[in-house]
Amino acid sequence: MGSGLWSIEKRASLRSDSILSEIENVPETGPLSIVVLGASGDLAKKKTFPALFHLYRQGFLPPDEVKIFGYARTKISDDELRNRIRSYLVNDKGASAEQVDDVSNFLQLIQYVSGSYDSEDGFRLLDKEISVHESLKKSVEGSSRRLFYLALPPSVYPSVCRMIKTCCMNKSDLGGWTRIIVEKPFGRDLQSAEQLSTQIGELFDEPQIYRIDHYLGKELVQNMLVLRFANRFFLPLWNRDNIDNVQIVFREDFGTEGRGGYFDQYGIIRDIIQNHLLQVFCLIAMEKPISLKPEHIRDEKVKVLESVLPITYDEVVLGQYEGYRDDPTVPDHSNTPTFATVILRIHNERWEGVPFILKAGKALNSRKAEIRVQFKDVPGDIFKCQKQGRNEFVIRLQPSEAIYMKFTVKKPGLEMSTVQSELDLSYGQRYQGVTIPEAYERLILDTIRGDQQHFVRRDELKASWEIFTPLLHKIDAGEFKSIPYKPGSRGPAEADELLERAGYVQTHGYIWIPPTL
Ligand SMILES: NC(=O)C1=CN([C@@H]2O[C@H](COP(=O)(O)OP(=O)(O)OC[C@H]3O[C@@H](n4cnc5c(N)ncnc54)[C@H](OP(=O)(O)O)[C@@H]3O)[C@@H](O)[C@H]2O)C=CC1
Ligand SMILES: O=C1O[C@H](COP(=O)(O)O)[C@@H](O)[C@H](O)[C@H]1O
Repeated sequence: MGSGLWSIEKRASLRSDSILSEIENVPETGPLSIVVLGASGDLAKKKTFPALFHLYRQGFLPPDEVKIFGYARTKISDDELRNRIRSYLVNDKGASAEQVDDVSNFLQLIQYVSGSYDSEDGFRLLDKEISVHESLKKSVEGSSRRLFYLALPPSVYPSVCRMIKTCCMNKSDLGGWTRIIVEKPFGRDLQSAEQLSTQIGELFDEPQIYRIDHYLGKELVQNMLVLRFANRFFLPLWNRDNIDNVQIVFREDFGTEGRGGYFDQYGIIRDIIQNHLLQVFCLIAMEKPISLKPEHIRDEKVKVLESVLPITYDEVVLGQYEGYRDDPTVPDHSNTPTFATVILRIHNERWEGVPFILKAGKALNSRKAEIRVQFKDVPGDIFKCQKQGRNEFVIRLQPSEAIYMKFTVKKPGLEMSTVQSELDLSYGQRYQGVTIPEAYERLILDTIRGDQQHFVRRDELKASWEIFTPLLHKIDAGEFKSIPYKPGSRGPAEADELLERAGYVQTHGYIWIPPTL
């Protein structure tokens, strides 16, 4: 293998061999049933089944142990479900013969069961089919593992969880397990999230519940703790003495695209900021955990969330792109924000006075998610560096994962002048040949392994809703207006003004030249 060239290894077992894992991962064998509830839906076909396929291809879902069940109300056959999924697994045109074979073999693992979400008949049938699979695999009693993925609207979570608990639990106490993965949005505000947590908590213990936030499965989000706590560089700099402001930005260059009906009930804060960006925020701002044990990490996340001050309304800008209401499923007078900039401030020794600017928008001029840490000016500047711009440490989550530092150097040549340059770790160049796993792929594997590090704990969820609920209620009551912006723009100009007021200094004249491969 040449330098910098890695390859994906096939794994024969589900054991985690990560050096970072502090969980005792005892290799498990025996039948594994993965049930995708809402199998007829958008998430299932676009994300869940493709993630399962990638795990299968890498040897994580051995066919002699695994069966995948799709469950939904729609009356379709096994083959109809398989045909719906097929084109999302590989690109038909570019697929090799091996990939085509893999797709066919994978699809044969899938069985569809139709039933409702609130009556026992369908779930009893599902349980029967799972039991057939388990007995075919000649399992010893109790070794069976049952994973339920709720790719469903949250309105049906309570009844579905009740049905699983009543009809479909792993039948023995001799080992094995039953786990459920629940998707966001987990509630609409503090009260509804707590109510949902209580309903599900009455049925399942916290170690059985995996609240998925797919941003926690992204490569560079998973890298955050390593960057911060395994590098001496950052330890002394990561505080209010050196850092001026932090931006966590999510931009999409398309609108709500057929999901307007769903989106209008939630808006960009509930869709992106309260969950995805806030999880990233935790990893940037939290203190060092005692160890990498999931509970130690999650304890620190809760602490920093609880240190966030109430949001000040003059540090919020909301926007809605023109044309959003043309979607027939969106009410004509909707005020739902499709863009928001919200500043969070942390009341603790490390971060007092440092604005954390969370920004998310749909139908903007680019698709990007990044973290931008901007450092303070150099005191007593003798080079006039401040004209060049400040040091920045940027982590680009997508597209094209990269970590780079913008800093000032002498401009090459005879003159003594300065210029902004960069230390650039572009993954496409540094890790050629590496396929970065999809977020859902990692997180489903974590669930099978029983590792909750990258999942949201109940108290974490509560603390996150506590931060945003007063603002959300104000928006819901029509007391906070969304400013219109042009699709394909940067969003409302007021958001850039807020950024400037918060202390962000834009670098002028710096041009990044992509590394050539
Ligand atoms: N789509 C995406 O990109 C993302 C989705 N999510 C979350 O994942 C979950 C599923 O999303 P998605 O697949 O887009 O949702 P869908 O609207 O596609 O719903 C999934 C399935 O649920 C059933 N369903 C839909 N509406 C209802 C209802 N009102 N009552 C009962 N059953 C219903 C339908 O199956 P049937 O009628 O056959 O039973 C449908 O195929 C949601 O919680 C969503 O917020 C999270 C991140 C991204
Ligand atoms: O959860 C969601 O995320 C997607 C964006 O995910 P990404 O991995 O492509 O960044 C967003 O489009 C969707 O509105 C939201 O529900």
